Amino acid sequence: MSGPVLVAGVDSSTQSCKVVVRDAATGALVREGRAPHPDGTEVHPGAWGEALDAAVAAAGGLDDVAAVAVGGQQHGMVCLDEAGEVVRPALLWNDTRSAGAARDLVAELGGGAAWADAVGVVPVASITVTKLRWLAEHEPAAAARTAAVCLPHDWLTHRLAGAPGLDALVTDRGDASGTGYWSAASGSYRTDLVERALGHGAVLPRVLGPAERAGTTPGGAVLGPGSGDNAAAALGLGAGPGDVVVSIGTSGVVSAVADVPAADPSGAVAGFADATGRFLPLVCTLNAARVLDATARLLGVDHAELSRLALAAPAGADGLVVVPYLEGERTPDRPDATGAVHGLQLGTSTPAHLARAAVEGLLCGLADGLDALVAQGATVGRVLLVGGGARSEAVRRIAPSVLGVPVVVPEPGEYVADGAARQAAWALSGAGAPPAWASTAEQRYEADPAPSVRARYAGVRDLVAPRPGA
Ligand SMILES: Nc1ncnc2c1ncn2[C@@H]1O[C@H](COP(=O)(O)OP(=O)(O)O)[C@@H](O)[C@H]1O
Ligand SMILES: O=C(CO)[C@@H](O)[C@H](O)COP(=O)(O)O
Repeated sequence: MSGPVLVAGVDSSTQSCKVVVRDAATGALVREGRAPHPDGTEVHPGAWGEALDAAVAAAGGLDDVAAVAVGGQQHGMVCLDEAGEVVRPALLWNDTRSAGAARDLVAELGGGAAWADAVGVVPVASITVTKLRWLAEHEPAAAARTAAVCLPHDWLTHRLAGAPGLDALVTDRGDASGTGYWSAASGSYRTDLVERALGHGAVLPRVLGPAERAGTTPGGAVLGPGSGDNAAAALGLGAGPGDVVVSIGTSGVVSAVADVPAADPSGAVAGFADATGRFLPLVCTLNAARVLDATARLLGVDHAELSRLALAAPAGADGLVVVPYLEGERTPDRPDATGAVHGLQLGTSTPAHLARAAVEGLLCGLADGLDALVAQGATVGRVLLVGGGARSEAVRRIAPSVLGVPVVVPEPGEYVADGAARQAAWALSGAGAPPAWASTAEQRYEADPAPSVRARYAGVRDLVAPRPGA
């Protein structure tokens, strides 16, 4: 008796690799696995390959899987030589060393509006094109050896295909739109911007349509095109127009599925594409779940206790404010900033006040992102809260007051990997739309808006010390 047709989805995210195996027809979870990634903002892609192998093994292998697709952290610069070998470790989305290159590139093209017009994105250090310029300036020999440039998910898809030649590299609209040299609005590469940044041209992955097959694995499984993790999450959640997804992972992300591309000359909103043929205007911060990790470490408690402490303090933490720029910041563009604690008094020097201020600080950054998205025309119907940080009860309960809207928290899950699996099922079926998988249970959180928390944060968010040596 033959069983259900199975598909697999991969989330190769900043901190780990997750694999889900699902029933292609119903979406039912069959099995899953995960493996950690190394720390740091510079990682050899081989480490992602090893983590993928380990996560696949933990998920029971792919031998019985008919199709697989990869969602991955966006923007990372993977440089390959003529032979397809990795030239140097990849610089990740949260590596800020190319901040100066970003400023130079923006000025060279005549400012933010010119970039927003050209590719829908105003480059900051996260965006791939700035990393190419950094490479050309700081490691010219590595830049000269670079024959092809791709992204983390592209490289893993290529590896799953058995690493055929450079000409077989493929990507999708969602991830291509985060490079700074592919325009979601026109659907085409700006190879001149690659040449400007890198000093010469390079092979770039062919951009596939949302359900176009990317080939097969040596074992015969169909490969979906994959996507950036945020586009994959939107697909996994079944987000549609009016839905805003707030993700608290390593990055903090506010994004919305849209029918028209965004082009924000201020650079706050990135004009990305989604994984279904539409668009995904998106705001991203560098500091999200790790702000909770760091605060828990400071207080010597686990996440459950951090959450309990945060909920024990009053809203606004009696004026204590954490500015959470622990990694510098991307939105607003403050690559050289550090975090800060403002408003310390004897009465606010308690673990509960600090826990509350940390949760509120990270949420204030996301609330600013939501405002920016709305200013670009997004409509806010449902706000879906996902990512590792959404497992915190304090985050879930404080989010509606800081964001100023109710939030819906889907059952904790791996929505990026789920989106990739759904895409794999779509590519396998050849249908005009992704399979209609049942949505998961969700919980709704409401609270009175707390504008005073945001006002106090806005008053101090620029009062931060530079990073040493900046
Ligand atoms: N219960 C929790 N409360 C707060 N943070 C959590 C909790 N569980 C996990 N996290 C944090 O979430 C992050 C991982 O989230 P995830 O969305 O998987 O990130 P990424 O996709 O960027 O790798 C880690 O920093 C982890 O410590
Ligand atoms: O840079 C962005 C979006 O532009 C990040 O969202 C990365 O895609 C990493 O995502 P996580 O690992 O935090 O999920």
